[in-house]
This record gives sequence, structure tokens and C-alpha cells, in this order.
Amino acid sequence: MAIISSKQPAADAEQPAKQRKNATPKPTATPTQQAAADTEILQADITNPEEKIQEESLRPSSLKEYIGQKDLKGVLDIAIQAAKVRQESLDHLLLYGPPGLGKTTMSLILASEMGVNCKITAAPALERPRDIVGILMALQPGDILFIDEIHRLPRMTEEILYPAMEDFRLDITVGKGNTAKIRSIPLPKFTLVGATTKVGSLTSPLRDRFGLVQKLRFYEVDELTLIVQRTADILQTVVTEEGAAEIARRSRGTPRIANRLLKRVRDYAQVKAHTEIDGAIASAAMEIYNVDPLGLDWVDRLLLTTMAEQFNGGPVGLEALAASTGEDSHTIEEVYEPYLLQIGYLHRTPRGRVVTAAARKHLGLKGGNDNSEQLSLLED
Ligand SMILES: Nc1ncnc2c1ncn2[C@@H]1O[C@H](COP(=O)(O)OP(=O)(O)OP(=O)(O)O)[C@@H](O)[C@H]1O
Repeated sequence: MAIISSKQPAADAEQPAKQRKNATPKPTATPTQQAAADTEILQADITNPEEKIQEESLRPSSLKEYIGQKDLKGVLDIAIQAAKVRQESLDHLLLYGPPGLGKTTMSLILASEMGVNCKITAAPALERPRDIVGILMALQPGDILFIDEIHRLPRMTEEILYPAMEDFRLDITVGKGNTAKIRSIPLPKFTLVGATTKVGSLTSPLRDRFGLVQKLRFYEVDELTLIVQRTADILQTVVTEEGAAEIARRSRGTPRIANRLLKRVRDYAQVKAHTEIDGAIASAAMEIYNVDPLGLDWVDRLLLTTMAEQFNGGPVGLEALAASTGEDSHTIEEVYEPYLLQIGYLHRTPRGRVVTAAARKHLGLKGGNDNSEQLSLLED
């Protein structure tokens, strides 16, 4: 299987059939992407190229090796077997869930299981129609095209995808004004795998063109423990079960974070001349990196404390919270909030975010507006 990573615009092409004025805005760089090293550990976005290369080496390469996500694996196993029997390409697949849960990894596994190439790109690299046209025209029969952050696709790019996904056809406009004609170019059958952290932001015409829509869930501690042990083996690091479990508990249900924490703990163990990582070493290391026993870092604590103290527990709107903490609203919504919601430290209501009594207790905060339970009944 060849993995082709495409972040650059592709070959020139003619204009797409339909055009709309409003393209989706480009995502802005988040303040946390430039922040301190201890925050970096919990960031799901990878900005460091070296770390990116190392991440590639940690990816499981088959469904069997892919730990957890039992339901997802069951569905995809059937889809793979059926497609192989019929000698067809896989149906288009939409994977959604918070960052770092294994969407890209799963796409690469699908390609490997099907014996085809996987071409990887992301919506921000598909700004101009010719970017996607060039990629589509270079596809081979059966190829998997992985588009990350698919909810950020510009409308024009999205409209090129509609006939490509449905009829394996590229519609391009030749000429201008009254003499303009639409020319259709056949495409090989391919599989589009879209990944998103915000499935609700996809337009329905795009969402409806995916035959399979699957959610990735946060991982359980025992699954993350296995992931830490597997990564430790690859990195030739000795970790006890207790040590792996300690790292797993602080990994916010996310394999990418588990792998990063393991690397930081390995640094600590090396500097302190420990030959193996046990529970005590793992927890001592994570104190230094400011990761608490539940995996919360200082940004989580800042968000919760700000809500509790400045907004009397909420409800508080996302933009107001972003302005008060200096954090980017996308980062709060897509990186931090999902886990805080998952562990019941935050509720989302139609009137805004509310901090819960459990979060107050964890942070040792008193008083405030304790209406989170009633407001949670209104959760959106
Ligand atoms: N089920 C799993 N078993 C073992 N390792 C995993 C699993 N899922 C993810 N990983 C590890 O976590 C890392 C992050 O996974 P991946 O890049 O696939 O996440 P993602 O959901 O695509 O994230 P993003 O949306 O930020 O691109 C990978 O390097 C891989 O090693």
C-alpha cells in the first residue's frame, strides 16, 4: 500500500460546474499551539514535524492490531469482506469524533486491508477547486481518499465532490458566459473517507453521500493501557502494567495523548536513571508536566475556574469564555470541551456552558451557581 500525503494544491484544472460565493473560512492558529510544553502534551494537533514522523511509526497497521472501537471495527470488517467478495471499492465512509482517536489510522488500515493506496489530505489544503480536481484525476481504481477536517471544505470544493462521490464523475465548466458548457470526465471508483470533529457542521448533501457514518468513542482505561504497552514495546521502553495504567488514566480517553505522555514519562525516567516505568515514576513525571490524575492540564483548569469564578458557574457562551481565557474558541470546542463533557465536568445548555458540582469539587472550588443539574436537563 502506498501512502500519498497531499497537503499542496494539485495540477491546474478548469473551473468547476457550480460556484458559490461564501467559502468556509480558514481555521486560525490557536494560541495553545504556541504555548508551553506541558500544554503541548494534551494538544491533539501535531505541529512538530519530527513528532509527526514518529507518530506514523506508532500506527497499528491492521484491524487486528487496532485496539478498542469494537463496534466500529465490527462494521468495517463486514464492509471490507463484502467489498472484497464483490470486488468493489468500499462505500464512502464518514468518521467523526474528537481529535487523536484514530481516524487517520483507521483510514490507512482500510487501505491496507483492501490492498489499495491511501491519499491523505485535509480541507484547508483544498482551498481552490483545482486542488481537489487534481487529486481526483490522479486517483487509481479502488483508491482511498482521506480528507481530514472535512467540515471545513469550501463550498465550491464540496460541490465538485457531489458527482464525484455519487457517480464517479467530474463536472467541469468549459468557456464563459452564454457559451459555457459542462464537460463530464469519468473517474475511477474510489472511496472517500472523511474525518471530522464536528459532524453537525457538515452540510446534509455531503453527509448524505456517505454510505457509512461512524463515531469514534473515547477509549476505556484498559484499552489505553494496552495502547501504552504496545507503544512502549515499539519504543523499546520497559513499562510495568501499573505504569501503563497510570499513563492511561491521565490520557483523556485518547491514544495520541497516551503516546505523548508515555514519551514524556520516558524522558523523565531516563533523566532520573530509572530502567523501567512503574506507577510511581509515571505519576511523579506527570506532576512535573502539570497533568493531574484525571488528565486535566492547566488549560482545562483555567476554563473551569474561569466559568466558576468569573461567570458564577454559567451559563456562559463559547465566545465569552474564549475572550476571558485567551483561548481560541475552536480549540475550546473541539479539543478541550469533549472530554470535559464526557467526564461530567461541563454541561452544554441552549443558554451556554455550565460548570458542574463535580468539577468544582475536583478543583476545590466553593460556592457559585449550582444549577448545573437543572440546566443539564436542557442540554443541547
Ligand atoms: N486504536 C488504536 N490502537 C493503537 N494506537 C492508536 C489507535 N488509535 C490511534 N492510535 C495512535 O494514536 C495516534 C493518533 O491517531 P490518528 O492520527 O489516527 O488520530 P485522528 O483521529 O486521525 O486524529 P486527528 O483528527 O487529530 O487527525 C496514532 O499515531 C496511533 O499510533
